[in-house]
Amino acid sequence: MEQPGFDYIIVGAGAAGSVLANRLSADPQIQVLLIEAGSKDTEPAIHDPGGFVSLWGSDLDWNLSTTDQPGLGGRAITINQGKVLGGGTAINAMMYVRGNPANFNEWEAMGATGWGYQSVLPYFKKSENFATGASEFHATGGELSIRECPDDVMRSDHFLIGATQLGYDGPNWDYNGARQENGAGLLQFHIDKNNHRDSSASAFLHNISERKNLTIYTNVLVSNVLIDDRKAIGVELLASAGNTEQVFCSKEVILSAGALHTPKILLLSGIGPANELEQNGIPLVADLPGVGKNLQDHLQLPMIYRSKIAMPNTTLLTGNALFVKVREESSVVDLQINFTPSLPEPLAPVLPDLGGPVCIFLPILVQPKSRGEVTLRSANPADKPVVNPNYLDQEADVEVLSKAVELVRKLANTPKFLELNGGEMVPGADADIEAFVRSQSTTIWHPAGTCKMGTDAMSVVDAELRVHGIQNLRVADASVMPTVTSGNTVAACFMIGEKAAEMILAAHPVADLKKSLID
Ligand SMILES: Cc1cc2nc3c(=O)[nH]c(=O)nc-3n(C[C@H](O)[C@H](O)[C@H](O)COP(=O)(O)OP(=O)(O)OC[C@H]3O[C@@H](n4cnc5c(N)ncnc54)[C@H](O)[C@@H]3O)c2cc1C
Repeated sequence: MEQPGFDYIIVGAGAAGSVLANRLSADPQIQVLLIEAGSKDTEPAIHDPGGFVSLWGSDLDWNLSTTDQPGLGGRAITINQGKVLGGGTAINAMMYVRGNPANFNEWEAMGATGWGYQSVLPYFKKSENFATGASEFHATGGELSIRECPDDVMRSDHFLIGATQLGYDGPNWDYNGARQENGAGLLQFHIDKNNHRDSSASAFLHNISERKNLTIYTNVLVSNVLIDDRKAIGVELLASAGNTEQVFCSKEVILSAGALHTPKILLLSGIGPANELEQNGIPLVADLPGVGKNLQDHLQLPMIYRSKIAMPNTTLLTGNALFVKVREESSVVDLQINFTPSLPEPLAPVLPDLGGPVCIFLPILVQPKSRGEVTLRSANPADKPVVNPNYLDQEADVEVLSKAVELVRKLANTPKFLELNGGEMVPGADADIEAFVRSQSTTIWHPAGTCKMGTDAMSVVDAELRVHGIQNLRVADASVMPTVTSGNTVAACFMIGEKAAEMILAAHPVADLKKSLID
């Protein structure tokens, strides 16, 4: 057998994969290979915080579609996913929301030992360089620049003070601070002090280009993990020219290809539900029924108001947010409402003429009860996965978004917001709310949960992110979340990368690495 050239192979240079590549290669003795299916991040629109909408549907986007969704009135919708160095962090809307402390405590209660809020907080802080300064909840000196809404036009007193008039905390409230419920504040973003997007690549990879022990392949698709006697030994590659190659490692393969592609790679490797593998003619390596299951995603539901105050277009999609729990039975924040006081410039090319100044509320269902799945289209690695999120399958999800419409209307009628409110345009006072919810909800691109951590029969990885029953194979990305966080997902993915790196390094002390080289 060919000799391993690398200690670790990381698949996918997105949020988690880039952090891992940086941390694992910090020791020059450790040889790391990072493999990314997309290209280098040289496209200027990546770095311009307003440029990303122009990248959706481009070569830098996997451009996946869901199956027809009965809960969305039969619609199939596009789920953009980054395919470039930086992954989702190169084409996303850059909002930095860690989630609710109770999300992580719930993970722990579900079997993810060591992932409770107090345990994960240091890993959020480890990456962070917070423009406003260090505190119990924030850190400076990390690689990733985090700052509050950088665009003055986007800051909306009408929204933030309006929320306080409904009894919520605000307007200067930090949802990444002590509490994430019942408050409104400015959104935080992964944007640097020079007003450039800080992607996982710009934060964690560009500044270490001199490291000789980190090799990065771009435009190379990993088709499957090579497994010998239930031990991962490397990966098989499909280069853009169509030729296949194998590359080996001595320590571990780590899959960080995101919640829609990591399960695809596992399935193509023979790890997944036995019946699905058989249907696709893939030899079974490990019967893990949970691979690709438990898919969760957040839905957004735009509500548009006519605005009495003409303002310039905003540079980002949104700048303010309110976090609440609207369903009595929910155990944690189930609704985020973003707000922009004028038309976002990045969306101007794709929106119809709205006939004058508008402001936009964006309710987001952040604790969906509906569960879907990712399955294989075929055994061909070049085929896109079949993505069925089963959106709004559960009535509870329709209830949250219906209550969101009521809450937005209350907020729009607070004394402060009435200064701006020129009348509800969408959905409009006479609308059938359930029909509105089902016909207008769309993804906010936060798929998660498809290789969940835990100990039950449907879990795929243990609390150390090791794939059950296979040695030297871990998953570290949005797939491992047992339940999706109550807010935009990228911050938790950076955290997962940080915690995974520490666990991996602890499992393979460098003295061991030296020994294995001598042996
Ligand atoms: C349009 C959009 C807007 C978003 N807005 C926000 C936001 O404002 N705030 C927020 O918190 N979150 C946002 N998100 C979500 C956030 O970006 C993701 O949750 C996060 O990037 C997921 O991180 P990850 O590490 O799981 O995977 P990703 O960042 O998706 O990275 C996975 C990487 O693996 C690569 N890959 C996949 N398959 C293979 C393969 N077979 N071989 C080699 N490489 C492979 C991909 O090309 C990709 O680079 C948005 C996402 C999108 C797409």
